[in-house]
Amino acid sequence: AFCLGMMGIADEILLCDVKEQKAISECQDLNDAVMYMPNHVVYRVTDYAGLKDCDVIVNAVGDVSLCATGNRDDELENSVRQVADYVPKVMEAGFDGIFVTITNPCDVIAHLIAKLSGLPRGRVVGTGTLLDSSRLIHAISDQTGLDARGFFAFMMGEHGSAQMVPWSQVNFYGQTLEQMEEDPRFLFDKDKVQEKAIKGGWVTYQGKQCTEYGIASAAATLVRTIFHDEKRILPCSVELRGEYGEQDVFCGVPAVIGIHGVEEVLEYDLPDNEMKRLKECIDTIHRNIERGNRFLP
Ligand SMILES: NC(=O)c1ccc[n+]([C@@H]2O[C@H](COP(=O)([O-])OP(=O)(O)OC[C@H]3O[C@@H](n4cnc5c(N)ncnc54)[C@H](O)[C@@H]3O)[C@@H](O)[C@H]2O)c1
Repeated sequence: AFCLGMMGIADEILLCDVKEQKAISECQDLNDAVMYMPNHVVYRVTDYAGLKDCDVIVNAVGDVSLCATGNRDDELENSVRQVADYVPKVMEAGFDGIFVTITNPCDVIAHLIAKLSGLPRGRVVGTGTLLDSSRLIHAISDQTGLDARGFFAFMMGEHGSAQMVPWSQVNFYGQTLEQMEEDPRFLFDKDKVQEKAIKGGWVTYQGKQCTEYGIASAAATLVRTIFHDEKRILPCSVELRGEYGEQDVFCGVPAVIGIHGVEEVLEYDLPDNEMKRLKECIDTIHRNIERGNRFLP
């Protein structure tokens, strides 16, 4: 909510939390910052029904302390129960916008919201590997000493420990890593860089028991991309319907994002070893969807 205001993305932001006082207190704190935001923003507290006219709902319900174990899947039961409780209420009230969801396990919850809401394909999108991709590009930039904006790179698969880097697609201003291998800055240990991207969240979590700036910036960017109909390609958790030979699953892959939400899913021609790894990630998500179904009322 802070990023949406500070980045000038939204002018009316409604806060809804099962802990009413928390919403009231956050609302006060956010309103105290409006004076210093680029545009006038109205922050208000609402109930579930009050969300019905939103263009976008950013779903962030959960209990982040449950993943203190170092495994986002430990949030599965609670996240499924909370989402299953409130999404029908929002839909009954008449919500007809787009869900952007961050709640972990992200791909499983995006899949669940799509099922529960019955919204058309594309109107539910998870941040998925958007945050992890930022971690990856930062790690590559750190390794090579070159500015992050020169790299094209992204994470694919589960927003979790099974995610992977499709190294065949990574390039530095159009030059593949193979073409750059004469340059010692590009001879880095790929496994280590991938590990940094996967484990970055835990470094943050360790000292503050949550992650905030990265995910908030990623989710707000996703909302801005929708509001401005940017048709920007972002790696995020989208429904696969035949892409990568998969059905009935959400997974982090690059997709075109615009005013209708997910407007196109990009299918990369991956080499066999990367496709195999992606399939393993997707199998993990399928298994977690099955596990999650057990907690549905
Ligand atoms: N996808 C990502 O990259 C990413 C990054 C960071 C955090 N997360 C996830 O986002 C979620 C939120 O993280 P956080 O740090 O804000 O957690 P948090 O525990 O600090 O806050 C969660 C909030 O959700 C509220 N809530 C729970 N159930 C609710 C319900 N049914 N209706 C309304 N509100 C409800 C709680 O009262 C609480 O205020 C967690 O699942 C976390 O793992 C995902």
